[in-house]
Amino acid sequence: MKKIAVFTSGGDSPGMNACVRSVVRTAIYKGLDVYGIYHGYEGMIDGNIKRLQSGSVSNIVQRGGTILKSARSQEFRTPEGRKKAYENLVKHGIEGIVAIGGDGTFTGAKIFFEEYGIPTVGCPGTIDNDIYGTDYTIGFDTAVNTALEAIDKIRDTAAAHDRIFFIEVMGRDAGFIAVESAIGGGAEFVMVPETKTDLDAVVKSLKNLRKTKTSSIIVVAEGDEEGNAEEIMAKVKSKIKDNTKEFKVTTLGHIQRGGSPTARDRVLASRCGMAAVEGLIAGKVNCMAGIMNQEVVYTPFSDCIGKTKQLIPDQLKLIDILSI
Ligand SMILES: Nc1ncnc2c1ncn2[C@@H]1O[C@H](COP(=O)(O)OP(=O)(O)O)[C@@H](O)[C@H]1O
Ligand SMILES: O=P(O)(O)OC[C@H]1O[C@](O)(COP(=O)(O)O)[C@@H](O)[C@@H]1O
Repeated sequence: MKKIAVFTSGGDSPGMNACVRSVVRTAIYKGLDVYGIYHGYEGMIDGNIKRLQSGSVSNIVQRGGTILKSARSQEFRTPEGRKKAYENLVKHGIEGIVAIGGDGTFTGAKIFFEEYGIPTVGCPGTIDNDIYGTDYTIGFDTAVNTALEAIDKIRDTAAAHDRIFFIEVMGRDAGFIAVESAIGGGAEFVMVPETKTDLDAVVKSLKNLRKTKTSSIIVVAEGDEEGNAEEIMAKVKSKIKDNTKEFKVTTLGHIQRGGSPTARDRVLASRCGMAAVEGLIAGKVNCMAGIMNQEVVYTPFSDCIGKTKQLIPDQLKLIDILSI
């Protein structure tokens, strides 16, 4: 293998740049030519592909977002789009790809490999942490720390005004950000898509808590089956029938996806990037380079996509116990 390419795709996440830097420098160190594909699969289809040098990734290890840009490409979901992408890769002589993204990105890469045989090794780039085959995904730690900083600030107001705050964090299908920010932020409750939210039990506990506490924080993952934080707040408010309390909602939104990556994310991203290039050179295909128990693990895309990463049960119990 002489020429490889790297791209970022799906939602951007803090640490993607550190991963790109690691892929580029590892490839050069190993004697490979390396290309950047801009705007994810969209750039593969449009031929937005440029040679990268070591200097191309200078001064980015600390930066959020992604210098390669990201996109969600509808065209790559079609056979015609993937054909154009293949032709562009052939034009540049690219023999292997590092795809930094989430399960959607890996689904696309798997289909592409089955159709055209260009090997891809993935790196887990999403703040949601919902990828099987790695203990943590690139960007998760930063997102949790950003959410925590916000929760700490909201807590000041909640306490000063004796309010009940519903704080919505990201997580369309997964509650990892919600659970860790609820533990770190000292929340009374967490609501996540993985477990059934019992609003009657929440109302009962809120009434009980009133004996010992004057304010409460409830962290809601955006994908909870009872709705978003605004909807859940309305349901709880109508059940609790307490006009003496003020209920407030804060949606943290995209601030969780930006900012300078934490040390953990930079190290994870750099390790995954190096492992992905080494994997490609060693002949690995259709798999993701992740870190489990401190070791590099290559997990087939079919498992990354098909298997569900479970929340840590202890963590949910912890929120319950520590909220008394
Ligand atoms: N079934 C699929 N077939 C082909 N390409 C896909 C498929 N699913 C996802 N992709 C490609 O991967 C991109 C990223 O997926 P998306 O779900 O948006 O983000 P993530 O990779 O973070 O999960 C999509 O915009 C699309 O181009
Ligand atoms: O910015 P967008 O495209 O609306 O995406 C929002 C979504 O991106 C995420 O941050 C990460 O999603 P992906 O894993 O698909 O990248 C989700 O938590 C959130 O629902």
